[in-house]
Amino acid sequence: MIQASGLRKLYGRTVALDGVDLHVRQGEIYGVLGQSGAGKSTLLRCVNLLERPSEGTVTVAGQDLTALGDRDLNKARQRIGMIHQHFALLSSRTVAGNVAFPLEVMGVPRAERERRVAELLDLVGLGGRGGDRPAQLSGGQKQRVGIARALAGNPSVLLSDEATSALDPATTASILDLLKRLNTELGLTILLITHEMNVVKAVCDSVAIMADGRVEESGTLAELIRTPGSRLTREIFPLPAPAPGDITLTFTGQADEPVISEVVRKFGTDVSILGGAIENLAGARVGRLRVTLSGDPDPALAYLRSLGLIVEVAEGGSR
Ligand SMILES: Nc1ncnc2c1ncn2[C@@H]1O[C@H](COP(=O)(O)OP(=O)(O)OP(=O)(O)O)[C@@H](O)[C@H]1O
Repeated sequence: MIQASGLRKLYGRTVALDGVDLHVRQGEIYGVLGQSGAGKSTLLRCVNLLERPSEGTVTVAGQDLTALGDRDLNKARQRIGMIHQHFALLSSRTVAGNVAFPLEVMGVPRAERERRVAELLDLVGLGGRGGDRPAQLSGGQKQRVGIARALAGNPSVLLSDEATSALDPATTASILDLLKRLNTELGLTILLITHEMNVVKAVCDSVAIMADGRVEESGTLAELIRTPGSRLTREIFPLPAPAPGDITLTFTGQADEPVISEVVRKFGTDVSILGGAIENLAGARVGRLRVTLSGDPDPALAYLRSLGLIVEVAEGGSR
């Protein structure tokens, strides 16, 4: 649905994007994670060409945006919604007036506009609040207005620029639930940028981790979790550096099963647990455990691998 290839963006001597490729599939929630200055906002603004990349191409829904003139670009942008960290609402307009704004720009007749605004406010859980001013709303409600406005043009893609960064944890969770619902019910493809791993863990199907204008790693969460040594896995499950021979087990489908006690029973080995955690990722339970096994661990490790666990043995120990 979104394909960015070889994106570079220079601001004077600053290289904000240094050859970024991004592939977002239709219907997924794709997170771009990175620290301040990594180039996330620049990437997002290049995707709808609010910034023109210095090099590279951006295709959205099969249309090469980098090849379009201003008029066609404005039309293509109506199918790309965007929400912002600080909501970007017009304080002089009512809630309904804010949601109606893009419809006015598109020339939608008044009666249809009013019908559509009411429908959009219902969709985001703000039915009946159309007459309020933004100042009368909480942060979470303001973001709901931002989302309703972004959906006015029936976009196939929603871009989210740190949409939950200004919100408290409970409100963040409710906005992420709403985005997930819109993704499922409307088939909306969502590209979101964030510096919070919790956002990625809660809703993303795929992720790109950015640093210094580059994508360090990308893929579905399931793929990256199963990739030994991935940065995503290390950041979600921080464990101290292993000693030679320490074993790290990553459970994907098996987090609820008693595999450790099974290993103890079957192989008569003692298991010492050095650290670990279980997380819910994209709806599945994933666990990571650092252990040592007594005696020759190889038969037990082969058994764990046969169950589908990812087994990593630190250098210097048995394989
Ligand atoms: N309009 C601009 N003019 C000059 N330099 C810019 C501009 N926008 C971004 N930069 C620079 O490009 C680099 C990437 O910035 P960008 O805002 O994309 O990062 P970010 O990951 O979104 O960080 P943050 O979360 O702090 O916004 C930074 O070095 C930044 O100073």
